[in-house]
Order: sequence, then structure tokens, then C-alpha cells
Amino acid sequence: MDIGEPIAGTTSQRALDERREHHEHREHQVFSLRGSDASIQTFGVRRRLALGYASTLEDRVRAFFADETGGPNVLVGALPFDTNRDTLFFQPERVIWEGVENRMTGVARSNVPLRSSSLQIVGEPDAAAYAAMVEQALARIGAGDDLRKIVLSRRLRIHASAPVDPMAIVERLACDPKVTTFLVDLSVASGAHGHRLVGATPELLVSRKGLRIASHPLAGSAARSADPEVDRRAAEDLLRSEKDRREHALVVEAVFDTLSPVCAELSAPEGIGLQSTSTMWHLGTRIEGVLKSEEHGPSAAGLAAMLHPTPAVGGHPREAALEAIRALEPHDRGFYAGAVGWTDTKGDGHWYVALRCAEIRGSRLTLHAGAGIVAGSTPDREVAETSAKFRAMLHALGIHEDGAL
Ligand SMILES: C=C(O[C@@H]1C=C(C(=O)O)C=C[C@H]1O)C(=O)O
Repeated sequence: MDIGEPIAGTTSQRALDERREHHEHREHQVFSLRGSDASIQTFGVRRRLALGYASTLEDRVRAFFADETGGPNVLVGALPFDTNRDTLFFQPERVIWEGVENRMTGVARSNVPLRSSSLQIVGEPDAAAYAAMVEQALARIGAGDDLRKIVLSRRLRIHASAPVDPMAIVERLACDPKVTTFLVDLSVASGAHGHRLVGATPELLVSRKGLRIASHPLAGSAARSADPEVDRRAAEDLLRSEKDRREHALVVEAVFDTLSPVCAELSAPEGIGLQSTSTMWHLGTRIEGVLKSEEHGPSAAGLAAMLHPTPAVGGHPREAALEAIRALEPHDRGFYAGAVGWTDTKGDGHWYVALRCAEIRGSRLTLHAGAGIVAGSTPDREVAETSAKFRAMLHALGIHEDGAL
């Protein structure tokens, strides 16, 4: 972030001072979520949320805030993809809330985080092995039981010759105004030096403000093109694709089914539409609702835990799809395809699906990308879709690679 530049909008002197201060202490930033909604950056870890395997996340969050020991009234954190794994939640020492006007977009102010000459990139599984996984998923879907969608992912392992700067990656990802960038200091839990999760997600899992909630599930994707005509056609074809609409509908139905019991009103006023990032087109449906009860309704974190994993990252039906993912994917997803966000004492908060991300450990990065497999999917197209989904992170890293990744 270039703090020497004039800042547009209504930025106060205090906000400027805070930005300068955090710039000077950028190594202490442990969590950030920055997008078109108000953004949050946090510094230091005041207290971690106890893990408590017997109680729900909602109960643990309530108990945390009931036990008043001061500090900011917010918990930030991440849910792993596998709900049996440990969540990472903590109360920060200091919080900076930023309005939308402070969002930095357009020009990458940072140096390219990596030089491709000093890189090793390995697909794990590689593209051919992933295509074979897709074949197996299709066989399971075609087997006659009610399995209809399995989201399969693959990874790129990147080994750089020097440690990468996670903040520089986030700043470059933020050049796309359509995404919400995130950074989570995973060393809070792992203790491993330089262990971070960074990414740029287009998908809102759930937000809550007072009684109002929203979710914007995505499913059904097409790569964008630099050629405007090809790009427009890709979007039109996606909007018309029966296979992608079917894949999308499963996610929307699951979100409605999960949220209906706690809502007095729930609707998708605009129906299915196109959502874009700088590299992808997606089918998206914005869902809006009003909770039955503000005080007794679930908090934003509780809602995220109810929804996760949606069929956008798991499949349908949920348990059968998760079993298939465990059987077919040779790797642990970690926090990829989990959720990142915050929740406060009032229950308000924002949670995003942790997509288009990289787990960083010093000079090693692991990128994940997945695609929904349904009847009508083909291995080649799913390989191409996952390649396209890697592009946002690769570009942020300074890698312009369209080859056989
Ligand atoms: C699984 C990913 O993305 C999800 C899967 C999509 C799809 O299958 O079309 C679209 C958006 C996301 O919900 C990913 O980016 O890795």
C-alpha cells in the first residue's frame, strides 16, 4: 500500500494515521478481509477461542463474549474444509475497520512477489491424474444412487528460491475490484514461522447485520478471455448451459434449505445471474433473508457453520459427496474451500468461502482449485476450469503461465 498518495473519499486524519501505523507494523497483521463491503484488518492476538469439541461454534462464540474480559468486540478466523478439523478463531488486540473508499484497486503497487526463473511448480495431483479422478467421480455419479455432484480439487505446489511476502500477494490480488481478499496468519495455531493463508474470493458464504442476512453462492464457471468477443460468448454460453444451471441449482437449494428454518423471510430477488472476476465467469444467485429472532438467531459465525460446506465446494448430497472427496482426493484441503470471516458481540459479521487461495510456508506455496463434477462434466473441461481458477493467484505471483499446469 502506498501511504504517500492522496487517498480519495472521506478518509479522516485518524484513518490515515492508522494506515501509516499499520504500514510500519505490517508484519504484525494477523488477519484481514477486504472487499466491496466494509473491510477489517486486525493486529495481534489477544485471546484464542477454545476448541471445545463437544459444543457448537455458535455456543463457543456466545460463551466467549459472555465471559467479558475486555478487548475488541470481534472474533476473526477461519473454518477448515473438513468440519472435523480445528477451527482457528481469535480475538485480535487491535482492529481497523475501513470503509469501501479505502479499497485499493487498479494498479499493483507492490513488486512482483516471485520471479518465475527461480520457481519450481508441481501439480499434485498433476493434470492427468486429476482427469482420472474426474472419471471416477463421474462413474460414482452415474452409478444410480442419488449422488449428483462432487467438487474435486487439485493443488499446485510452488517452491520459490526465497520467502514470499504474503502482504505483497494480497495487494496484487486486490487489483481485482470484484473479489474479497483475505490473509490469515496460520502460525497462530501451527506455530510455524511464515505460515499464512492468502487469497481472493468472489463468494460470500453469509453476512449478517441485525436481522438481515445475505448469501451469494456461486457454481458453474467459465474462463474469461482477453478477446472481448470470446469473453462475451463465454458468459452467454455459461448463462445458457443446462449442465451449469443444474450444478448451480443444487447450491442455491442447499442454501435455502439451511437458512429457511431460521428465517422469517428468504428470497433470491434477482434470480440467477453472472458474476465475474478478472479471470472467471460464474453463475451466482444472491439470497437475502430476515432472521426470525435477532437475539436468539444464529450469529454470522453460527450461520457460516450451518451452511459450510455448501455444494459449491462439497457436493450433493453432502455426506455422500464428502465421502467421495475423501476417497478420490489424495490431499488434505486444509483451509482451502473452508471459510474466512469475522463475527461480533451482536452476532453481525461476514464470512466468505476460502477460494483462489494459497497456503504459504516461507518460500513454499500450495495453491488449490476445484470444480463441480455433475453428469455431463468432462475430464478435459474440468482440468481446464481448475487451470483457469489458478490464474488469479498465479498472476498475483507474477507467473503468467497458460501451459499444462
Ligand atoms: C471450488 C472452487 O470454486 C467453486 C466452484 C465453482 C464451480 O464448480 O463452478 C464455482 C465457484 C466456487 O463456488 C475453486 O475456486 O476452487
